[in-house]
Amino acid sequence: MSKVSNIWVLGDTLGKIEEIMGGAKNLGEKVTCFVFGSKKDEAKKMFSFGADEVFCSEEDDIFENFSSTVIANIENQSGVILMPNTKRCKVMAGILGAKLNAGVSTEANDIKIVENSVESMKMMYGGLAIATEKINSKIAIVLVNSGTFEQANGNCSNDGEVKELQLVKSNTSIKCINKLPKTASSVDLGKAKKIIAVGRGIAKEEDLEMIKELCAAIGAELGCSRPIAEGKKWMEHERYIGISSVMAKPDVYISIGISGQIQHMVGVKDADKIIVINKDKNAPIFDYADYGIVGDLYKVVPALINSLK
Ligand SMILES: Cc1cc2nc3c(=O)[nH]c(=O)nc-3n(C[C@H](O)[C@H](O)[C@H](O)COP(=O)(O)OP(=O)(O)OC[C@H]3O[C@@H](n4cnc5c(N)ncnc54)[C@H](O)[C@@H]3O)c2cc1C
Repeated sequence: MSKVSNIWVLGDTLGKIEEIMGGAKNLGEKVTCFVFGSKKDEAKKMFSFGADEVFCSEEDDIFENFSSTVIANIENQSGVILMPNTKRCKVMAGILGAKLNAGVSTEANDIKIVENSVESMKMMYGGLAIATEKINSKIAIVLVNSGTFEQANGNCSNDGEVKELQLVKSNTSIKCINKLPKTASSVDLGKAKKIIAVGRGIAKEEDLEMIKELCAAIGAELGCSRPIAEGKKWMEHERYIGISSVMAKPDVYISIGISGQIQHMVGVKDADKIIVINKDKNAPIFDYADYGIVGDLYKVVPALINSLK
């Protein structure tokens, strides 16, 4: 695959930038990282994730308010801006796209450089088809879904000094007046090795306790299907798996009371082993299963917990 001369990596959290770094090196000759709102010594570890150059501003501001600073550092060059596919990054992408006359592609699950153009692949029709978007502008902006790249291992021998960013004030009317810690769990299912996910087969919220017990017994993170998070609101958004939320790559994925609709299953298509518990032997999820138990979860799960004790 050919490479572009410049890859610029930025994001609204350091963890997400690290993930993007896993793919950045394969796409560009020179990888430059922009870190905002973190300490310089935290930003420095981006060298070990493969950055050739790292810029940092410790200023605590809304992510997209750094847009003019980014523009001042990259305009008149050519290359690709990679960002995680988060809400704040989408706002940033809109501003940068308009001001730099750059093509923007969101929700990418794969990126290729083909004859100096950027090709960004994304799922459409709820995961039934893959669309390829080609960006020909001098600067291309691609927002990458979580789980698209293997996380960089942090063993790169690159080193250097983190450069202080000269801030350029953005002409924005939005100011951050207060920040509160997030009350929801900060789980990152995209990085979990073992996931147990539940669906509408669970009848009551309190029954999640038994699933949590099973998670604790095997050291798995708890996940769910969309109706559990968005409909019933029994779990946070970060815990639902599928095309509209988390794309996971666990070693083991155990699905309990989930039917296996394509929008959910694309989120675990890269799982090494899929284990299914469902009372309906015709549930589509069995088509994806490496191992399956046809049975009532209210009998199977307690039996599993007992046998693990
Ligand atoms: C544009 C779009 C995007 C979407 N994005 C997502 C997404 O990202 N993620 C996602 O998850 N969904 C997504 N959906 C929704 C998706 O299509 C399904 O509706 C959803 O995944 C179904 O959730 P479920 O399997 O939990 O529920 P159901 O389809 O209702 O399945 C419940 C399953 O539980 C089994 N069951 C019931 N009782 C028991 C029991 N006692 N023991 C064992 N098994 C039992 C049933 O046999 C059934 O198979 C999206 C839909 C659209 C249209």
